Amino acid sequence: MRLGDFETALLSGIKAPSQRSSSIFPEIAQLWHGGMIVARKDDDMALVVVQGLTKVFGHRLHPVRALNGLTFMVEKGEFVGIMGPSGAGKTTLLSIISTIDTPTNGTVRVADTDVTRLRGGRLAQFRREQLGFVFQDFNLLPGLTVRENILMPLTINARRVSDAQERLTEVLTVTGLASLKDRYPRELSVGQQQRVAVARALITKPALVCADEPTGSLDSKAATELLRYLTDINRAWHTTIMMATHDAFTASYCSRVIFIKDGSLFAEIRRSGERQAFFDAIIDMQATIGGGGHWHEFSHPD
Ligand SMILES: Nc1ncnc2c1ncn2[C@@H]1O[C@H](COP(=O)(O)OP(=O)(O)OP(=O)(O)O)[C@@H](O)[C@H]1O
Repeated sequence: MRLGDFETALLSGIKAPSQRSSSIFPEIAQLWHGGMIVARKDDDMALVVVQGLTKVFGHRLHPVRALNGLTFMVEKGEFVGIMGPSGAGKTTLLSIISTIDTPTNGTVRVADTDVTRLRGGRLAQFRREQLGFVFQDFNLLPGLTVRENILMPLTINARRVSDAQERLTEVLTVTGLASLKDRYPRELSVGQQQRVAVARALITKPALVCADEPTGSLDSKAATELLRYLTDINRAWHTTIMMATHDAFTASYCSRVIFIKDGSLFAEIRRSGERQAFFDAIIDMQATIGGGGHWHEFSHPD
């Protein structure tokens, strides 16, 4: 389903008949066509459904509305960039989707589970099994080797590491780290360290990988390399990736970019052809959205 269709249905205030199923996907997948509500068949493609998401920080006298009724969806296998000026709400959005924070209002469904309602053991289990995280600072454990860092989520999961040998080999290969698996983080370049963080995020076969400024600490060569690995992973494994970034060059590797401003959806651009044309469209949108020069400098795609 296209985001435009999805929004049209929601903005026109159409409420689908209440569903017995716990899934809200069928409800969202109703569209108004010539006075009739028509069920869409492609709702099983939705992996992330964000609906009316609002986050207000701070005291009642001085509230900061970081997210303001944000609504969109991400399909399985998409590589989606989240862009917007500084303070637009990108990190807040990814924090709520990845269950690190909770919303003031609204819902987020990931893999048919309302993550905003999960608590305790079920939340911890969902986080471990369905989500992978990559941050700007790689958060590797310095006393563990590359191999041990990558296997860490399985250790926490109390799963037998021997069962994961095949998966370990796969993630080491797809991130280009096979020959470095016995090194310690201090013996790696920053680009290689970030790839270890990606491999660690992938080891549990998560439904969704959330990356917040993953190229933020990398030079342009290491950033390009990381983005190529992420693109390969997305294509080969159909891993759904949501990536917040300031950088048009980084975003040009995505299949779609969602722009937010002041916590609300501003626009989206879908890549349909060459990356250069997509990059140019992203730059144009950055100029349109403004933001008082808070965008980072960006480099030209190769
Ligand atoms: N814990 C918090 N308490 C109060 N305000 C917060 C908190 N976290 C974020 N904010 C505010 O919410 C708004 C959105 O912040 P957020 O970090 O999500 O934006 P962002 O788009 O990721 O920004 P940047 O690109 O600069 O990282 C900002 O105005 C920010 O100051």
